[in-house]
Amino acid sequence: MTKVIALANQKGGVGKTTTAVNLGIGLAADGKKVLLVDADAQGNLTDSLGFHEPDNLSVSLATLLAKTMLEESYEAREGILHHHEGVDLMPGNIELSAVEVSLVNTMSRETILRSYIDSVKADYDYVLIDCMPSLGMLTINALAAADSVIIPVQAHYLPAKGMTQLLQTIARVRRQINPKLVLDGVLLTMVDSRTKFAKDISFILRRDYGDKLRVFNTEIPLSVRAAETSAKGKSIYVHDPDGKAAEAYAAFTKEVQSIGSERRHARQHQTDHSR
Ligand SMILES: Nc1ncnc2c1ncn2[C@@H]1O[C@H](COP(=O)(O)OP(=O)(O)OP(=O)(O)O)[C@@H](O)[C@H]1O
Repeated sequence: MTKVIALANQKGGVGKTTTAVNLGIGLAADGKKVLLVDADAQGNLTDSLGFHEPDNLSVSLATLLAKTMLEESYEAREGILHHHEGVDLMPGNIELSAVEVSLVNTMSRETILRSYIDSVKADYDYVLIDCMPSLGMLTINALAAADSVIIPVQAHYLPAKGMTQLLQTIARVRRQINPKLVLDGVLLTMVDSRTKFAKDISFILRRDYGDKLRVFNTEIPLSVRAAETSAKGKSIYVHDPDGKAAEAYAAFTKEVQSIGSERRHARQHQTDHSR
């Protein structure tokens, strides 16, 4: 069964796109079929995968969301690009801003992205959605389409108020639109091992949000090599295969897959007990 994961945080620059690339390519290296969806009008995910002029693409996510809204048909794999490290990409660009505005007056406005993803997901084990740095309609659509959410948090800043708002939005989407949505957890990114910010932030998250908020065991280190990957259009595994960031993203990829199997076991256990 396909698992759809949204990478969300309304704060910009926290590592959502870098995580989408390296989790996606990590999963592909483990033999999974992966579609990355660029749901951010900045088109950074598209750019990071080497498609450096996202605004010039003739077909992008905006095109297909517009067709979905108008109930127009499209080819099954229309607009899907392929990256040489083994992942597919539904690119995003500036046209998503206009689509986001028109969503407001559309019927089923929260579930247009879900309809699009439902139409393509059968070909994939994982669909990863890179969200906008906002809690606007496109992020709501991503949460409505997802089975789970990963929240990248940059380890230098206290997530404080923003985290509460994000968790409230996730809870609201779960209550009103998508009851199956679960929170996979918080991924600490850009962790500087010379400071103890990451430990402080883990402590504060656990103190303020308790057990309902898992913090992934893996932390992504601050790494100039990781920062360079987007300009190169490569993953960290190719750009700096022996570095700490590649090791961390590979470990994170395993952790994400193990959460999936833990949940399947828990569900199986529940079913066995209710018989
Ligand atoms: N582990 C890391 N160490 C150092 N720099 C990093 C790391 N991960 C990402 N960066 C850099 O930090 C910046 C922000 O990362 P990224 O684009 O992944 O964040 P984002 O949350 O997707 O941003 P936005 O919300 O604007 O889309 C980028 O310049 C990126 O190259």
